[in-house]
Amino acid sequence: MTETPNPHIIDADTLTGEMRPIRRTVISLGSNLGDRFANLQGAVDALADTPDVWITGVSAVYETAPVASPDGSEDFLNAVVLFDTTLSAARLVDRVQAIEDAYGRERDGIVNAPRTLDVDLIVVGDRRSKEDWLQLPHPRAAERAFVLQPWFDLEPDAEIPDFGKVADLLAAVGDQGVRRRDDLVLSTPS
Ligand SMILES: Nc1ncnc2c1ncn2[C@@H]1O[C@H](COP(=O)(O)OP(=O)(O)OP(=O)(O)O)[C@@H](O)[C@H]1O
Ligand SMILES: Nc1nc2c(c(=O)[nH]1)N=C(CO)CN2
Repeated sequence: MTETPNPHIIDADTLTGEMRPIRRTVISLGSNLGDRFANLQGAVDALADTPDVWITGVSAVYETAPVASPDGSEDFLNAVVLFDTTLSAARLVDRVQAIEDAYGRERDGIVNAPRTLDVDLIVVGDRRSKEDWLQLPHPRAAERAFVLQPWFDLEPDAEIPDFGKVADLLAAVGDQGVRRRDDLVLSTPS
């Protein structure tokens, strides 16, 4: 059997024993602790350095009020990255957590605590999962302007499987006060 990152997790893809499909993937980046912009840029660079990941789009950066975070939390910088990948969803979870760890992410158990870097998988092709360790599409993305707005800028026709068109979801939730920071532009490594 093909090795998986965690021997207790058998990804559905792993069992096929076939060539993996290329999946269009959308991730959300967020930071509200430390050098927020440097943390987002570091995440983009780390993704670009990941074998079998090909970045196709990096959004504008948005300044966003913390949603459902502890009192006193600072504003976030948020952005969205699109990439194609042949990595399994299990490997992607491991990879994004390793990137968070590399940027000093602490896991203290407090829900939505301030964090140097948060990397969420929003959509991985048409992969669906309702496991605790992997929920796809991300169950809260459809209600978060800090995900929908930067994604809409990149892909006005995008859809979240089972939830609907990003444009319609954004119209429903409103912009929630997210503010585009045109002074902060993430670079895409070539
Ligand atoms: N779509 C997903 N993307 C990233 N992690 C996920 C996903 N679905 C489930 N997880 C699991 O969630 C855990 C990480 O949760 P984390 O504390 O980063 O959540 P959060 O980003 O604070 O909250 P939210 O999920 O509301 O954005 C990991 O254990 C990971 O396995
Ligand atoms: N504005 C904003 N609020 C949040 C964010 C985030 O990235 N941006 N992430 C959260 C948990 O992932 C909870 N709340």
